[in-house]
Amino acid sequence: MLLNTRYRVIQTLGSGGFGETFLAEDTQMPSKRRCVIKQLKPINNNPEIYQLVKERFQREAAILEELGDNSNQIPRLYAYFSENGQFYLIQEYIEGQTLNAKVQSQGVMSENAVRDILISLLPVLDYVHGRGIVHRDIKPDNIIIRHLDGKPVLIDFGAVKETIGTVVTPSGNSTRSIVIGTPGFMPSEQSVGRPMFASDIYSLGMTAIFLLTGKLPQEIPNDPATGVILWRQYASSLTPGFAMVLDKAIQFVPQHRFNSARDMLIALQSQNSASIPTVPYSQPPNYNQASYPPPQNTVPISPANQQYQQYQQPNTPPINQNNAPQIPRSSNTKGIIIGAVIGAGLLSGAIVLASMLNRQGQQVADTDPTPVATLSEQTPTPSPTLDDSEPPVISRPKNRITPRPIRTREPEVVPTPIDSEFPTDTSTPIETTEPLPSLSPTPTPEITNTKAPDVVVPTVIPKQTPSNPPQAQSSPTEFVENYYNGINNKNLQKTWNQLTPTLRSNRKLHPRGFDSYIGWWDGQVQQVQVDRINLVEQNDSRATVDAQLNYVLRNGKQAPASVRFSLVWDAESNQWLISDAR
Ligand SMILES: Nc1ncnc2c1ncn2[C@@H]1O[C@H](COP(=O)(O)OP(=O)(O)OP(=O)(O)O)[C@@H](O)[C@H]1O
Repeated sequence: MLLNTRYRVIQTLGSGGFGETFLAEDTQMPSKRRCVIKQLKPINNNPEIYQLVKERFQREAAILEELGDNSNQIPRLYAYFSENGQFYLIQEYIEGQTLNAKVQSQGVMSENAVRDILISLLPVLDYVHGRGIVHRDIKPDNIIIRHLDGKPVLIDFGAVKETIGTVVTPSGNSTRSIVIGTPGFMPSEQSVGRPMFASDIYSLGMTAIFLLTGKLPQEIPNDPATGVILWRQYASSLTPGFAMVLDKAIQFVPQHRFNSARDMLIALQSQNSASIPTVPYSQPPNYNQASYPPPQNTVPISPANQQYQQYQQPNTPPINQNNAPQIPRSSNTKGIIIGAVIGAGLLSGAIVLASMLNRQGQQVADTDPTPVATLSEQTPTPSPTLDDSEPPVISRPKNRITPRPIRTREPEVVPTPIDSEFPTDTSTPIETTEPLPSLSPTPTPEITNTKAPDVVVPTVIPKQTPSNPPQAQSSPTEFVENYYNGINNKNLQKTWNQLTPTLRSNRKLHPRGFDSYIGWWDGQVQQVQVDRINLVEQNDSRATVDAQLNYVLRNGKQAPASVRFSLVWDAESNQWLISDAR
């Protein structure tokens, strides 16, 4: 069979909930090089959303292409297309053995071997996160040790599958009906639809534990009192420092894990070499270092280059040359224009944040009150979308670990992950203001900010409203204020819809669309204080508003920012929409 009149299927590699994976040869290449065909079937056959899925598929493919081009530990994307209602990715074939297959055939691995794998993979993960992308399905089946050079290669990024799982809610909104990830390897915040960078750290930690112990997560007991995963009993001869690194990676509360893949790498190397100074886990951020972009902002630099430079920063323990981070395949993309681009993404609050986030992008101050709970039984934020009856994955792996995604009971009616009914992150209580009446031209009275240290109290605002606002239109300043009320209330579907369609589909700002948006506003930002709003100009169709903001990040940092909003009046919905913010 020739697919796309070009790819000849040699054999089936696997088949799962999303379709099948084939080994194939490219008949149009002189070498007839081998490749992998990933065939993905939309889980919903609704023709109305086919086009939508197709567009998202294209966006995801573009990201995969970029990732594969910039790291040689991620398969290259050779092509993508859709045919007969199905979607195809043609990827580089990585000749090698998955970590799961390796453990099955050779038994558990030594500490040194596992450490080497982690040290080789963490820069890749750091790079991926630096692009604002969460892998979502790190596990022994999705890491191939390449025969060619013995390096671990990360396969099977989850976002494409999630895209394929797009469905439409009764209200007509598109949403995702599935949680991507593998039970046991996936932390609880991800299983309730909130994957974050730290979720990948957890999955990598559980993967390492599997390699050391041969135990699947479901086979490892938890301490009923503390929820701590009692894995050490199965790997008793480990170096204490190494075990501590893994313990930190698999903390129940995401903010208690490493702040970044890079921090985990540093910790590993620190305990690995006496010549490298120990780096405390809660290392204060160095704002001069380049940082992860907020998840919704794709920074169009060669991130691997950037990453490489980050590792060369002073104040950072040197990286063992043998374990130097992955140098990108294409080293010709240099332009590091973080300020400009992230500035353009300010709508998502990114400006100052690029420097503020640093590597602590996901850390909340260690005052997190969430009790540690067992992974599988005491998840404090039960998901309305999860199928409780889904059996826990597997007892013991045979050839591979079952990677089935969790499906919802009713794919057509699941809420979007940001619906108010969705559980709020209990670790980061957010106080909110009452939304102001959106059509009132009356200036909002000033309210004293009673902010105490470390306590977020939303500030309410001395505002300047226009002296003669058009009667038919709401006040642009109130619109902006309400926009941030929506953000603070985590009413993110609503605020997302307050962006113009053009802005929403701006890939530089929101590489993964709404996902990127909530990744930032929910994943990174705890609260936005609006200190001042000024109307710069206004006519019937457009308005310009300046806002002085203060971002309170989940990592405990604060970042002031001045943002200029361009608004356009949308007569159809009778409201302002944000067309730009910088
Ligand atoms: N780029 C690749 N190079 C070599 N082998 C690959 C590559 N991608 C996937 N495989 C292998 O193909 C098999 C099927 O993997 P894959 O994860 O793509 O699909 P699956 O697990 O069957 O389904 P699902 O996508 O639902 O998880 C696995 O053994 C995997 O290691």
